[in-house]
Amino acid sequence: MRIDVITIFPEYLTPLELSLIGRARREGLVDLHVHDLRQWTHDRHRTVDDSPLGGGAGMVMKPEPWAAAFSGVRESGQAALGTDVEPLIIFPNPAGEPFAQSTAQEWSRCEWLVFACGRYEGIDERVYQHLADVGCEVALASLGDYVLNGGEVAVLAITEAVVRLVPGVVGNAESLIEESHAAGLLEYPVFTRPASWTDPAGVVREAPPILLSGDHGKIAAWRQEQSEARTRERRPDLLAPLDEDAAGS
Ligand SMILES: Nc1cc(-c2ccc3cc[nH]c3c2)n[nH]1
Repeated sequence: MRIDVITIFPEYLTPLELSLIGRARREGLVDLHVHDLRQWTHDRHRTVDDSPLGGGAGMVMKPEPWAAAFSGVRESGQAALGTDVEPLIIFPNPAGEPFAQSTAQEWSRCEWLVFACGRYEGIDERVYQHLADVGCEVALASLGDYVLNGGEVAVLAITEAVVRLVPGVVGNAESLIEESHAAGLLEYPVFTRPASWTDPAGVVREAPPILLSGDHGKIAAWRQEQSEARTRERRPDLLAPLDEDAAGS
């Protein structure tokens, strides 16, 4: 998988050099490139924004640098990939489609993702129109109903959620199956040693004895029951589709 990120704050993306994602890059499972949008400006001040037409607070990102950036990244990406494959262009945007585990699973199968990090009050709408008119595949993704100052934090989260699903990135692929949202449920509670722990308040806390039984069938059943109970309690909305399916079967 190739990933390109276009941003005016490239240093915001340095966490992608760390840990699991960093290792995936070093092992060649992911080819990730971060680009400073200002490299596609030509004035002395390397201007990427201007006042909103029609007035209003803040600044809007100018269309020219973005159009040049997409063109440049497309050219370098296709040269590196050795094909005329087109990327999926993803704009983190509070007005976008909610990003969910199902989105991460879909995008983890893409050959090439290009992330565009907006800032200020957003990007001139004509950039989106231009990309659509030249046939680019574009997605607007929201991390949730809250407002960030730009797209970089969203790209960190989306990239981690997507790349960890790329085969070979997570050592134990089985762990991807049982985690929250992977199967439409919240994951079960986990415990480790000591089986009996006296907490700082002097309370003795025992791990569920079933987990020490060695009966893997019963343990699996207990974990499924815990996932369903936890989902019903905390996220009944996740069960609605599953309940409908069950009712219809
Ligand atoms: N889910 C979510 C996305 C954003 C977001 C994404 C891009 C920009 C650019 C300027 N402000 C932004 C905010 N906030 N919340």
